[in-house]
Amino acid sequence: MVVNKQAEVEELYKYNHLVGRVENRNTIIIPEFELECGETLYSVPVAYSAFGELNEAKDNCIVVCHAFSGNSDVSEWWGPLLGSGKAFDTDKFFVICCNVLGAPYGTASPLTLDKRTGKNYGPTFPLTSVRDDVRLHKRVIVDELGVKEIALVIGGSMGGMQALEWAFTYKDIVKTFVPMATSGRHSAWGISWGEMQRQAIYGDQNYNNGYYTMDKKPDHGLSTARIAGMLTYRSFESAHRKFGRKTQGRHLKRLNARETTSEGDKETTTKATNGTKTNSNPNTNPNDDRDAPTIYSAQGYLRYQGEKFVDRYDANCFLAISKKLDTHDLTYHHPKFNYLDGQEGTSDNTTFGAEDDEELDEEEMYKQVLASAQQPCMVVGIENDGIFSIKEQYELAKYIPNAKMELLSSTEGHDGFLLEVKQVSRMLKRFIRENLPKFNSDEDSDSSICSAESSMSYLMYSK
Ligand SMILES: CC(=O)SCCNC(=O)CCNC(=O)[C@H](O)C(C)(C)COP(=O)(O)OP(=O)(O)OC[C@H]1O[C@@H](n2cnc3c(N)ncnc32)[C@H](O)[C@@H]1OP(=O)(O)O
Ligand SMILES: N[C@@H](CCO)C(=O)O
Repeated sequence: MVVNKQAEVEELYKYNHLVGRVENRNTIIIPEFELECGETLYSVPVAYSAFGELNEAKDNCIVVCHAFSGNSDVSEWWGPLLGSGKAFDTDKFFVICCNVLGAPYGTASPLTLDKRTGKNYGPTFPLTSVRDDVRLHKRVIVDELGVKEIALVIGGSMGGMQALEWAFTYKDIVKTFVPMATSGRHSAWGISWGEMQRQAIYGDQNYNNGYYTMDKKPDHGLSTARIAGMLTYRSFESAHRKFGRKTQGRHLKRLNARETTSEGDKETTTKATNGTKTNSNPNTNPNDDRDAPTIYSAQGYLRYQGEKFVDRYDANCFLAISKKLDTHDLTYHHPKFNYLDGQEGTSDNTTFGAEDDEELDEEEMYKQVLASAQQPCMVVGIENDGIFSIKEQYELAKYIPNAKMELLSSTEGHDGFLLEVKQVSRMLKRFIRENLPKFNSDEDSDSSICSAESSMSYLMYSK
């Protein structure tokens, strides 16, 4: 059992200006952890947030996995799903979420102290995979906190990648799983958008190969990266509905109030009326509309989202998470890759249907891997998801033997899994009631869920 000293935790966080943003957080330090890339991390903090109580059998655990820029505090971003009588019913379940490697919210990342150098890792933080996160989180949840069975593992986007990795790596421990708006292997399209976002950071004049200082960060690059991300997280329809061809006005007052300027040759930090924070002297280029008095609302929104993100994220952390997504590929669970050799994981006797010497293409291996998880699964897809295509969701549901497909109806696009909480709640309650009967109580009757569903518009596909 790992025993943390508060002073050691604080020491590891001493260069992390963002970790304090997550209040509801605990930390366990794992002394040593070998990554898939071959590097070993020492004194690895893992931040987690837990709700509800672990029962005597230690089998009432729900693992919730967060998305790209999320943190372990589920109540911050899936609050309506969490609590007494909610989908993640804390009267029945012990709900836990761990922060991923590379994120700035408490688990080891570029902002963590590297004890070998006495500085934070910065750009030297090694490449981590989704699989690394799951193996590390298993150390915390199962080995340290004593959970014996995971009743449900769920997540959207990168959280969905983790949910899949959990289900395929720990088949004996994970009883059911719900991947949402995600993929079993990060697509060429996803990798491409990630590359675009990374290039925005690399191109920032303050980036300095990742060795930037906190008073001169690549904010513009990070903001641009987030703006590009937002375009994949939302949709044509939602932009049209919310902004249309409106010009900025509604937010003028608030943005003006945040404006700070200094004069003369000094560097200026301006949150201008159009929602743009610049780190340069006022521009004189007539083609540069950053300080223009009137811009379109859609522009203002994106600029604001970029600024908001810069306040709560770090560029090296962004790069670490972005590269992590690219590594995701369940195909590597195929025995042909001997992936689990020497690593933690549940070896199983799954028949993969191919002779050892048989030549298999990647598609076939991927399908065979998907076919190897027998646990009940609900794949949740969003039709107009701009980053994780609906086709990928149907593919997961088709080849995972005990999976059903649910469509989340949202005009928002990918972020629908975070925004459409009522629908998500209904789907989850039903899935839990049908697949985890030992946790049912009288209140979970068909009629209570069905009446709540009567106004719901989602389709269901099952094999
Ligand atoms: C520790 C932390 O802080 S982590 C924060 C939690 N985040 C996570 O866990 C990651 C997952 N969450 C997310 O990605 C997001 O929070 C989401 C998807 C759930 C919701 O996104 P939001 O940005 O809150 O919602 P939305 O897209 O509606 O944008 C609303 C904001 O844009 C502003 N806005 C709307 N239109 C405009 C416009 N035309 N011009 C400028 N600003 C605008 C709104 O005033 C609002 O501002 P606020 O965030 O200061 O209240
Ligand atoms: N809005 C989500 C999108 C990624 O799924 C996030 O920032 O984490």
